[in-house]
Amino acid sequence: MDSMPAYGRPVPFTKMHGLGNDFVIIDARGTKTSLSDEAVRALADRRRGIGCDQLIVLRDGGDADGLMEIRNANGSEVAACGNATRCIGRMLMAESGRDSASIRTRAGLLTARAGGDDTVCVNMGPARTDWQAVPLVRAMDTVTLNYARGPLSAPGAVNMGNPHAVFFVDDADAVDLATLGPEIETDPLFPEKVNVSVATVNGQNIRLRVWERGVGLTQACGTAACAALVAAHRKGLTGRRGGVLLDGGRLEIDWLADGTVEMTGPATYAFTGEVRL
Ligand SMILES: N[C@@H](CCC[C@H](N)C(=O)O)C(=O)O
Repeated sequence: MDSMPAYGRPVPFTKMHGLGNDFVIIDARGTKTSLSDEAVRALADRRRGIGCDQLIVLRDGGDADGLMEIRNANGSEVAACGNATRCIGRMLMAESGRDSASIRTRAGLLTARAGGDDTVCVNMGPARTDWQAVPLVRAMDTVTLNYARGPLSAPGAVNMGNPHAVFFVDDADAVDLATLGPEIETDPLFPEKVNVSVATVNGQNIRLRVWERGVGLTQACGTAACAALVAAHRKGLTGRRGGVLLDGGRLEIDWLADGTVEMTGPATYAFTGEVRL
């Protein structure tokens, strides 16, 4: 069983969240700090650690203002996290006093802009829809995957720096996502596993619930919100912009003509503390 390290040097952290999707942020700039999967799991554990959906290690960015290393609660490293990008963007803008920040991730170089109060707008980069980019194990139409699991079928598949399958249903709140999510996440069709969402379209708005790869059910997922709008538009269900209503609140999503996706929503400070690493 993982447990919090009881020794080591004290390292400060900041807890932030985007619509309840929460992050422990460790500022490792100027250090060689690295965290094992076991250490991440211990810190993310809500009973024995600090508790979070993702642990974010902020590193020196080179040509960017900062570099984000993103670790899921299960320790796995991933390339994209929309809600955490807004949080790191807010942190870097507060530091520099500027109203924009550049953030490098494994998925690419992203730009965050201040949107007033606690709101941050991030261009999350291109939505990729080739089956190889999602990725899938075999060629398939990603507008409507030839795939079904229980009551869910024909999802749209999109890569937003990470893989997403979005199932459109009459009532997203009636789906047993706690059971179906982990089954679909680990289906062999998705060689890198997949984030699983259920969506209900209501005019230009989408009600969305998300089972995150490597985490479980979360209050919100920024990249899933981007993927849902893209998948909905490709199916002819919405325009290129709209609101996405997650359990934790609302994000505004705009699939721009250049193929990149803008996401706007809050980035919220929770508390600070120290961990021993
Ligand atoms: N919470 C995130 C997504 C984090 C990564 C995801 N669990 C994955 O494994 O791809 C967001 O806001 O986008």
